[in-house]
Amino acid sequence: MATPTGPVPDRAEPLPAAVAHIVVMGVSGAGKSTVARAIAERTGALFLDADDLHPPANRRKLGAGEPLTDLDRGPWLDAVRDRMRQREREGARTGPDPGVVVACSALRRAYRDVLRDVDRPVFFVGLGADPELLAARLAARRGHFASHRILESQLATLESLGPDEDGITCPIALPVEEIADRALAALRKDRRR
Ligand SMILES: Nc1ncnc2c1ncn2[C@@H]1O[C@H](COP(=O)(O)OP(=O)(O)O)[C@@H](O)[C@H]1O
Ligand SMILES: O=C(O)[C@H](O)[C@@H](O)[C@H](O)[C@H](O)COP(=O)(O)O
Repeated sequence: MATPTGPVPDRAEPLPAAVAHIVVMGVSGAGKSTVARAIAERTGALFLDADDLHPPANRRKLGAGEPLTDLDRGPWLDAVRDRMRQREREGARTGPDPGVVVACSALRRAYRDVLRDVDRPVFFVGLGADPELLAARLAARRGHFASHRILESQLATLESLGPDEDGITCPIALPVEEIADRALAALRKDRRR
């Protein structure tokens, strides 16, 4: 579930008021949750792991290594978008807030269109696809409900960020803090344009 990242640390790097949401996207094992959490800690934004909003049927499928269909994904993506909208409403009541940093695979452009249907700009941080590194990370990952067997279908489904989509794509071999640095620098540049 969405978890406030706690008091804004001294080194917080608040985002411009007009920027609210960041979605860290990519295939299973790319580092979405790890990178999104790091960005949220640095900006004081709310961290939301889209994996926490899957209904039990989706979790069962992913656990069995069965890829989700568009029908499975529809209500889940709506729930993620609704959580972003809820945050906007909360922000309107309590004053400016730094939005949400979401970890969500958002593999296809059509899925990203659902997440863009909110009141604030959405900046995507794409994590690149490096099949060998991904397989190694998933083999080492413990305690996650999704099976490593979904990787192949995820790679086949992935539509990388288009040039007309707001965002940046980073290589996943970089250290987490370096990816966060690049993402935040690109976001600030983007908002100044
Ligand atoms: N940039 C990185 N460098 C090294 N290891 C990473 C990096 N990003 C993530 N990891 C590790 O890879 C695994 C998968 O990361 P995770 O955040 O769960 O990916 P995702 O949310 O995309 O499925 C975890 O064990 C995590 O600690
Ligand atoms: O952290 C992970 O391993 C992934 O995020 C994984 O849980 C899965 O990819 C999606 O949540 C399912 O949705 P998609 O099939 O649309 O990626």
